[in-house]
Amino acid sequence: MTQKSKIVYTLTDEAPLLATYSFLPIVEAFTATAGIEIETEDISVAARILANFPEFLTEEQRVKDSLAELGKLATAPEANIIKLPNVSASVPQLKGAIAELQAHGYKVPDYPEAPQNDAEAAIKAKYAKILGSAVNPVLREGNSDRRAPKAVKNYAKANPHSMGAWSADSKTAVASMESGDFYGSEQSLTVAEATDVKIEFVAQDGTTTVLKASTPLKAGEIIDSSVMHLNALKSFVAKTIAEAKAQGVLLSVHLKATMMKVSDPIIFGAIVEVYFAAVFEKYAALFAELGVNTKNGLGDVYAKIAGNAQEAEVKAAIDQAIENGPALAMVNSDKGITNLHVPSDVIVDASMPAMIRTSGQMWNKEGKAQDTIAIIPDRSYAGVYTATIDFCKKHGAFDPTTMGSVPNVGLMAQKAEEYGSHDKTFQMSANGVVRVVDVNGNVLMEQAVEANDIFRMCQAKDAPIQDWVKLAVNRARLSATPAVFWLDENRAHDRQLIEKVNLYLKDYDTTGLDIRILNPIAATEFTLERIIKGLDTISVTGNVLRDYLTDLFPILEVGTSAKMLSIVPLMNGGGLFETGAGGSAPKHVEQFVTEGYLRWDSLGEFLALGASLEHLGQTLNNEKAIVLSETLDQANDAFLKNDKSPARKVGQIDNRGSHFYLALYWAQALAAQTKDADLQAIFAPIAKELTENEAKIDAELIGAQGKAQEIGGYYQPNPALVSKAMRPSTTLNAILDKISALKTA
Ligand SMILES: NC(=O)C1=CN([C@@H]2O[C@H](COP(=O)(O)OP(=O)(O)OC[C@H]3O[C@@H](n4cnc5c(N)ncnc54)[C@H](OP(=O)(O)O)[C@@H]3O)[C@@H](O)[C@H]2O)C=CC1
Ligand SMILES: O=C(O)CCC(=O)C(=O)O
Ligand SMILES: [Mg+2]
Repeated sequence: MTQKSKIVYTLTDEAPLLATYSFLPIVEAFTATAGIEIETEDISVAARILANFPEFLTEEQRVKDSLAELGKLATAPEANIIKLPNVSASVPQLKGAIAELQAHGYKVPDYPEAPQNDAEAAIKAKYAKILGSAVNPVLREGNSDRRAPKAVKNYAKANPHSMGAWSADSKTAVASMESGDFYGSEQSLTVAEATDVKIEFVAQDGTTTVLKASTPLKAGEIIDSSVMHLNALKSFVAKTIAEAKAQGVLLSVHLKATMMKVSDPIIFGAIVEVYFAAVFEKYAALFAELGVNTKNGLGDVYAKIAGNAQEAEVKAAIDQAIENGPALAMVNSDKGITNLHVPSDVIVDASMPAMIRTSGQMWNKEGKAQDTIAIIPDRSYAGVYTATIDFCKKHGAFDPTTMGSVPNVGLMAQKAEEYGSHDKTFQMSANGVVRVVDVNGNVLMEQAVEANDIFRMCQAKDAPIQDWVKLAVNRARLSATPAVFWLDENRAHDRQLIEKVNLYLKDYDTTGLDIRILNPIAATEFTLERIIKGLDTISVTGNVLRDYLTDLFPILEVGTSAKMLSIVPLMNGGGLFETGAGGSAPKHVEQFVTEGYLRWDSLGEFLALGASLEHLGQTLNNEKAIVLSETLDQANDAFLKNDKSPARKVGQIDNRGSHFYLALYWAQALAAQTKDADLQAIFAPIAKELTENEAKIDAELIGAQGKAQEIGGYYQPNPALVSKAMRPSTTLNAILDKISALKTA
């Protein structure tokens, strides 16, 4: 071995971070036997805030910029990164993290919502880099390959999750705009030669303002522009509110305010303003004085009005508006938190599948399930959910014991498409046109806008597109499964992509492969017709559908996207191994803190570790790593067969118990294998001891449940306290310690 065997394991937030305190010591102990060093990098919201404001901190409080380091590493061939889900913070979450850090003695600046001077504007600009999906786009220097491994699929078939029945007369539907949205205004082109473009606004009086001075483009890059017209959005929302009320169903809103951190909070705010129009009209002056910002949701009204003389009156007016309107879908009916409280509470990729799994219903304020009109304003991808809902109305709910699977190959590298558009998204201050102009003064695109409209430009580079087509062909070949490119011939951007796909497919021998291009609605229908026959279909999609479909299908097929194998083959040869395809499960933390039970399912971490070890073994010729990966695979199988995933309630196995069983099965598999005698010798006594102590360890872990936990913080919990809470079995800890002793013996 010439190069050091190293895996970087990320420390993130919420449930996955808690789980890491229990799982990482197991990973470190096992992988050390193959000479692998595990390095941790903290990319939590809290750490990212600290890394960005060293000038506000004491020498000892300063931390390095782990995200920047990892972003660099992701472009290096030796990268081997295991990435857990992290919080993509909305403004209310960011403020929460800042307040907690300040309480912990870190003098980071307050978030200046309305900067009063240059210094505050600079602080706000730094915080803007931390907001929303600030991590994933930096690390994703490759396209994604997400699927449910066979063992996971078989487990779901044998142990199906609950699935709410669907009725043909369900009133649930998706509501989208008919015009005036991004879909309706999209323009797109491919630049033949490398160039640089600026985005400028020309007002009606001719004054020109540069919105973004430089966006370098590579040869063959696709760019597009589109506009969401706010007036059209608001009339659509008003119409939909009336429809929901007339039909007696709930109203819900599904956006991606994290990834689309500039556009979607504005859209969310516009919906809040229309739903609560009476309140916003009546208290316009007061809200202006208090600086209410609807981009942060209804929650911002409550936060800003707190303690004001008119607090009770405003709250009563809000209640009245809800009484008058269609009932709102609830995020938490016990606490009275509605769908319109916080933009990051209802995120379309997870919320729509959860609804489809629950008979197409969401929770009303009594905590009962009810049909809903789900607002997804833009038409670009909403049709996928309409088609799925229509399919369920016609065929009933999907059956996890028989349904097929839908792996995904997603275009994602180098901030592809909408998910890379933050820095090219602007809300307009006046009427006029926005132009995209190249260095030679050619106007490449021009969009007419009115005040308040949202203009957006996106990019998709050619090399990632080529890589994506290659991955799709490989996946289709490896799994002998039809592959469908979900591309819409009615969208300007997709027409550019279709041309490239057809061109690059010629680079491969596709004989015997079934590769098609269908628009998203036709692709959904094609895929669902197959799925109910038990047949698999690979979805090959752009960045947004990658995100949506890798929650939709896993949630329907295996109950959660936490069980996905999620690999990002980095374009420069490294590997990024994402754990599952879901998020950081804030609800789980609440349960852990109140009752000492963590129901986070770490299967995604187990699968990612297996893939990471395999990659390391192959690229560095580390035979022991290959053995660790093969035996971990066997352990995962045993883990699923014996049903050792966390349950949901105190007294049953939780996240910590599931880690113990993984360690037990992994050690047993290592003791049983004969490929590597050293590993066999190390793990034979360990497997024996873990096996003999199973009941004792189990009892220690279950005995630790059922009481409130003190972990010293939410965004920046105390490491010693979390470690103590997450590692309550002294017997297990002692056995793990012996592995390193045996290794060095
Ligand atoms: N890759 C990434 O970094 C991602 C990050 N996020 C971020 O996560 C946060 C929360 O997002 P949200 O949309 O609420 O989605 P989540 O996936 O965090 O939560 C939705 C629900 O999914 C279930 N779930 C998700 N993961 C697991 C798991 N490993 N084990 C068991 N159940 C799981 C839980 O349901 P239940 O408790 O009912 O079982 C959970 O409440 C946001 O900040 C978001 O930006 C979101 C997606 C990906
Ligand atoms: O980065 C984020 O905010 C979410 C990412 C996500 O949902 C996904 O990759 O599936
Ligand atoms: Mg997602």
